[in-house]
Amino acid sequence: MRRAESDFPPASPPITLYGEFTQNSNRRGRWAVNLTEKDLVVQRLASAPVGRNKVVLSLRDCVGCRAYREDDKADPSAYFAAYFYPLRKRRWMTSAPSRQRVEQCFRLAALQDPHANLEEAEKWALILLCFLHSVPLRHTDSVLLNSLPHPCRILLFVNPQSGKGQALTLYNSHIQRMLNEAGVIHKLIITERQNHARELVKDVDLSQWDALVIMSGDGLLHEVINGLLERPDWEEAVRTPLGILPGGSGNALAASVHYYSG
Ligand SMILES: Nc1ncnc2c1ncn2[C@@H]1O[C@H](COP(=O)(O)OP(=O)(O)OP(=O)(O)O)[C@@H](O)[C@H]1O
Repeated sequence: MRRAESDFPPASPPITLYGEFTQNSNRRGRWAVNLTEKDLVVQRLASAPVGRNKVVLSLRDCVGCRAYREDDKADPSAYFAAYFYPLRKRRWMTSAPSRQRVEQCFRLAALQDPHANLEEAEKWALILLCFLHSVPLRHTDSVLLNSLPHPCRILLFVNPQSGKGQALTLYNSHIQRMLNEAGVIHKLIITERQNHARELVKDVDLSQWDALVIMSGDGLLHEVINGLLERPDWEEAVRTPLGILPGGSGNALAASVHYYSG
C-alpha cells in the first residue's frame, strides 16, 4: 500500500511512506499512516471531519520501533510498532508536563505471504530508524542498514536498596521496556553491597560498553567514578559516558543533569 519511494534519487522531494492499515489494538477501523522525516501522522479512515481522528506524533519524541510477526503460523500478518514519549500536560495546572508513552502498532496484512508482509513492516521500521538517525535515504535497504549506528550497549547498575527501595521495581516496570523499545542492549547488574559497583567497574572490559548507567542516588555514581579512577587506564576510562536514572531519595544530580540538558 506504499505510495512514494523505492529508488530514493538524491534530488527527489522529501520521502514519505504512506499506508493504510488496521491497528493492532483495534482491528475494526482502518488508519491512514504517513511517515515523514518529521512525524508520523495517523488518521482514522472514516466519514468524520478531517482532523477529528488525526494524531501527529513528532519523531523527536520517538525512541525506536520494530517490525515483527506473532507466533500464530496461520496468520500471515506482520506488525510495525513505533514508540513515542511526548510531553503531556498533567491534569493539575500546577504540575509540570511529563513524558508519557504512546505506542502505535499497525497490522500489515495486504498479502497472503507472511514474508512479504514482514518485509513491508521491516521497510517501515528501517526508514523510521533512518529518519531518527538522519541517515540519507539514497541507497538500497542493505546499505541503509549498514549506515545505521550500531545499537547502544550499556552496563546498568541498579541499587535495590536506594531511596525507598523501589529502584528495581522501577526498572522492571519502566526502564527495561524503554531500553528495549529504544534498541539499547543492556546488561543489568543488581548491586549487592557497598562498593560492589566500584569493584566491578575497576576490572570491567570497557570496550564492550558504550556507557555506564546507574539507577540509584548520587552515591552509586560516585562509586562508579571512583572505580574508573582506580583503573590503570583511568585517563581513558574516565571518558566513558555515564548516565544516571533517578532511583534514590533526593536524586539531586539526576535532577540537575536533566534540568541543564533541557
Ligand atoms: N545492595 C546494597 N545494599 C546496601 N547498600 C548498597 C547496595 N548497593 C549499593 N549500596 C550502597 O548504597 C549507597 C547509597 O546509595 P545512593 O546514594 O545511590 O542512594 P540513596 O542514598 O538512597 O539516594 P540519595 O543519594 O538520592 O539519597 C551507595 O554508596 C552504595 O555503595
